[in-house]
Amino acid sequence: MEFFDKNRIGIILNRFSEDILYIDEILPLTFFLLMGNFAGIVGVVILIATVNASLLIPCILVNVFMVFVQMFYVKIGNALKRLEFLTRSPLIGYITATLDGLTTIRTSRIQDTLRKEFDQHQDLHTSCSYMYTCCEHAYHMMQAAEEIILLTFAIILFLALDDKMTAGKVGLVLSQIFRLTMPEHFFYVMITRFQNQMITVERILEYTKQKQESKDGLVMEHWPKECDIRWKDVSFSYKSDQDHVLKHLNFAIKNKQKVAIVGRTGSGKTSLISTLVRLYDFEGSIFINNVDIKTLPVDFLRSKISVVPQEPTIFSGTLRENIDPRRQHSDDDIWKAISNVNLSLFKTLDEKIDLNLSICQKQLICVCRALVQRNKIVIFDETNASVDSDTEALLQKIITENFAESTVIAIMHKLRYILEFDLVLVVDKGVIIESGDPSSLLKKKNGVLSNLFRKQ
Ligand SMILES: Nc1ncnc2c1ncn2[C@@H]1O[C@H](COP(=O)(O)OP(=O)(O)OP(=O)(O)O)[C@@H](O)[C@H]1O
Repeated sequence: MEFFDKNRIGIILNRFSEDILYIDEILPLTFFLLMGNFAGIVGVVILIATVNASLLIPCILVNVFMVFVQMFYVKIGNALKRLEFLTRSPLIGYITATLDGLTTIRTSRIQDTLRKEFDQHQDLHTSCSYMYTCCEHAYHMMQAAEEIILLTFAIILFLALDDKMTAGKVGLVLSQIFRLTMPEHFFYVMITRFQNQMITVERILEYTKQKQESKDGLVMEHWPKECDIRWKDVSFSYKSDQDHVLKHLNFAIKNKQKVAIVGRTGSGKTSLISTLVRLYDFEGSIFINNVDIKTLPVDFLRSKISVVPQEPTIFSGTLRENIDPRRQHSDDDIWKAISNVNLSLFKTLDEKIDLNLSICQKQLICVCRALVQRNKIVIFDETNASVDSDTEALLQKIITENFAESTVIAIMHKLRYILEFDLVLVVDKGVIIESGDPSSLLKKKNGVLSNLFRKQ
């Protein structure tokens, strides 16, 4: 989960779409062009060398020199281009903000101040842009110098040293020198492009080196027999520099108890549940049926706990794939679960699910998922938050009747059915500030739960 907290979905999608596109299609093409231009340079140099081998020396020297020039040009050119982009954004932002606030500027009579500030932004951008153009021209001058040096050398060689040279061969060498700079230029352009595009490979490789969840631990057969859960001095924060969102929690839930967790938004209810399924590392210990859950493999632990999440997730696929994605249950069990939640929408299990189902219907499919799993620990994370009152009543009936044999933890904001629970935990700022059976908590005069209940 830390990975998803740190990497926004846009960035992840970008890696799996654009970066993969670069690796699959654009990078091979760049490599192909790079090699093509390289072959072009080698071809021209060999052709020149067949006329007079001593021309190889200036060709190689000049090319080595140009490699160094190119190295500087790429670094400086890229940095200047980046600066140009960077200084352009404030300029455009300034224009937009000025246009938006024209009336305020005029009534405050600060046109001159703004003009000066705009000029500063403009000057900065223009100087970067000018520096980039200068850099480009300097590079083109170097290319021209390369041609001139080679031509001078060839002409001196032919005029002063080689009397037997025919006009045709001289013409061939001179024309080929002119043809040398073009593939050279593209070769360097392609090298730069190739280097830039290789960053996509680096970024994808980064994803292969992510910190992995440890899957080590002991798988225990027939575990858990009884589902009593105990939090022992549990503290937790999402980031190392953040205050603890759960603080030294110590409490226990008995086997088959129906527990409601109540509290203001941001009080730490979901975080408390995420410790139970080990979505994050936490301090302290949690025991289920006297086994420290940190000693179990996470997959095994999670397979023993059903979670009906706050936001129902439906996959594009059939009804069967949605309720029983691992194909572990019989058709009868699935139909039984569907009839328990009164979903009369579907005729066969192989019917494709319409992703535009209402939130209520999606929520009921998620409940079906939990029903067929028949786990001994079931968590409802604000499942009743966005459902109508009939569905809310149905969900409550499912908790008390269908999950009678399971330990149920339900996070809830709506307190209409609070009396149906055996235990209520009121959480605030990561600590449990009130706990007990709902009827006695509701009787308390200035109790937190009774106040919340009265307000609702
Ligand atoms: N992924 C996260 N990264 C950093 N902080 C988080 C993250 N998720 C929650 N928090 C913070 O942890 C605290 C507890 O959040 P949590 O979601 O557990 O509260 P909650 O009681 O379940 O709230 P809600 O009722 O709105 O779902 C809040 O201050 C929240 O801002």
